[in-house]
Amino acid sequence: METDLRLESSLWIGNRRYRAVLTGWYFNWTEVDKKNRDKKTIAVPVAEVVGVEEGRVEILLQKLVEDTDKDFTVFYVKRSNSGGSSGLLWRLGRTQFSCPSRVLRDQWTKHLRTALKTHGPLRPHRLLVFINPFGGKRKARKIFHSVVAPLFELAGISSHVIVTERANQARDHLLKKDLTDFDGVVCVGGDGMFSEVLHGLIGRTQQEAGLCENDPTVTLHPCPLHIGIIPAGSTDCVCYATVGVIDPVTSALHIIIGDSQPLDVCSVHHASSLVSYSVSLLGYGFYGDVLAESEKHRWMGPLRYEYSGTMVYLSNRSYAGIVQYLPADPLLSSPRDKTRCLSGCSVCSRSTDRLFSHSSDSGSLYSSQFSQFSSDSEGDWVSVEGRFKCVSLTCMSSSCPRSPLGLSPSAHLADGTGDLILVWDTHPLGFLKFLYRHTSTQDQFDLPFVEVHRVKAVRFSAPSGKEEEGYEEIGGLSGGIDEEERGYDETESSSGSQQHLTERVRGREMTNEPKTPSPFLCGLCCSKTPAASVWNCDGEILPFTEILCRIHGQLVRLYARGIEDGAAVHSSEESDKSERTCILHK
Ligand SMILES: CCCCCCCCCCCCC/C=C/[C@@H](O)[C@H](CO)NC(=O)CCCCCCCCCCCCCCC
Ligand SMILES: Nc1ncnc2c1ncn2[C@@H]1O[C@H](COP(=O)(O)OP(=O)(O)OP(=O)(O)O)[C@@H](O)[C@H]1O
Ligand SMILES: [Ca+2]
Repeated sequence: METDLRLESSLWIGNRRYRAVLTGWYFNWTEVDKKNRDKKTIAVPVAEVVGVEEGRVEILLQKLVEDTDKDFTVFYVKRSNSGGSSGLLWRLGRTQFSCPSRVLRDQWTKHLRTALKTHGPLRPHRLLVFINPFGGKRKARKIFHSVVAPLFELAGISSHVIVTERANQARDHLLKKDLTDFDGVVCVGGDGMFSEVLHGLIGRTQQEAGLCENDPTVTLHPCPLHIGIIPAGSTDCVCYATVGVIDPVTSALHIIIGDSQPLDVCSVHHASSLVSYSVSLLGYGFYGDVLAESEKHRWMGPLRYEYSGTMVYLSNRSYAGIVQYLPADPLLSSPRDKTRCLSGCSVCSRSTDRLFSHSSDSGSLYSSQFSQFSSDSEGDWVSVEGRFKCVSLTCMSSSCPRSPLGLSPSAHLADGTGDLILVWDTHPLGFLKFLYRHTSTQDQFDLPFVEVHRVKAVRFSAPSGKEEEGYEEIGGLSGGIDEEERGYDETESSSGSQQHLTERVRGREMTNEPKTPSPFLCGLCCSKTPAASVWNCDGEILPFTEILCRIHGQLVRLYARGIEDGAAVHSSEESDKSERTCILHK
């Protein structure tokens, strides 16, 4: 009987009788009417049971309302519509059961707990938690102690909590301190806090494996510890793009049940050294300038981005650059294929096999593909040159509340590729259209001055002399060049027609010719503007313009499962229209 988890008996919820069944994978209960007919069934996957307690227990507070010896309470994941966000909100469901005897009650709690151990092998027992008290709206500490800690306690997770006192404390801790007892690391904060944890864990893993992070051709070791994100920042892009909602309870429940979502990471190098890692946005031009401007207005909190975005938009800048990229296999997927990477994504699952099936060979498939990167031959690298409003590289969709489908709506979380978005210099209204489309379902890539490529690696440099040149005059809203002036047609801008060793020059063709300033924006725009922008690397400014980036497939794992498709989950029980726990109507 110890190995057989199946248990079936009559149980009561209030004065209604239920037939409760615990099979290997599900715990379900079916209401039985007076004529012994089955009514509706509620089925909870054992993997989504949060905890089992003796007695009648209240949610969160663990306050015993009644300590009867015939009752037990089951806590589990309950889904509800998020009302606007792309994913589903998770809530803590609770059902109190009464048994005819204490013996049966003990049998139920014992079986349920054994089932939890069997079906939750990745559930964390001990977590290292970093709280940034200054992130976002400065509510991280409160969010953790009032919402997350009680859930962890209920699930029997012990946590070692560190409230940070300085930037990079979490990264340094992960690089140096003993981590042996921990199953995972949780950050309570925004993308910047996540980035610290990411850098600490990747660095620590490579140190222990004796690998050199500076070498872009090295196949890095995946991190053994999972990362959990409790969102409490300004953008929370990584949380939104991997869970689908920004909600501390949902994220805490994903951590508790030990969900596991692999994530691609881009390493950024300059002059044979690692500069940084990025998962969400490596952006030059507009996004670099917005970040640089927003740092001056941190006191505004999350609104600093809207303010700085508007100021940078009005300054109408574009930058000269040379972009080279190594395209990914176009047969596997495309950034224009209108698919979305959702929970259980088949493109990502196939990538797992591709990325890791040869990893035991000394020259793995992935390394050998990437060896083109270091070899003398330029292989399949494509090179383009011109003036850009922005150049962005993202390893995932980078959806966030500002842009619910993200920078690249069809990008994948764990396919070993990134999407390179090139926005050529254009008229300010065209660029506004591009930005505005990020806020809706309209295709931001369906514009003649935008192209998107699925890539494995990217190089960027400013044309010689640009970095040192300092400043050039800029124009206001009347600046930019029209399509005729650019001299290329719309079909050329699609990512489909790739040529071998392509070299193209577009945009303002590297001249320094100043644009005409808008008379009504003179005060704002007639100032000098730098000839080079800066790189925004997941919200940090990089100190170099010339960089080399490589995507490392599935380098880290998050306590998440990707965005759940709301439409694919069964609908509700009459009493709770929003409940999404599997309910099977008879
Ligand atoms: C007309 C409405 C246009 C709305 C355009 C929305 C585009 C939003 C795209 C957001 C992509 C976020 C990617 C994630 C990046 C994170 O790793 C990083 C760290 O948290 N966040 C930022 O760098 C923070 C980057 C924040 C960028 C915000 C840009 C806001 C632009 C506002 C432009 C207004 C123009 C108005 C003209 C009158
Ligand atoms: N105690 C601290 N004092 C000052 N800075 C800190 C502290 N702890 C962490 N930081 C730094 O604060 C930066 C921003 O934090 P965080 O990402 O949590 O919030 P945010 O910037 O508001 O949100 P987002 O990154 O989502 O835009 C991080 O880069 C982190 O390195
Ligand atoms: Ca990817």
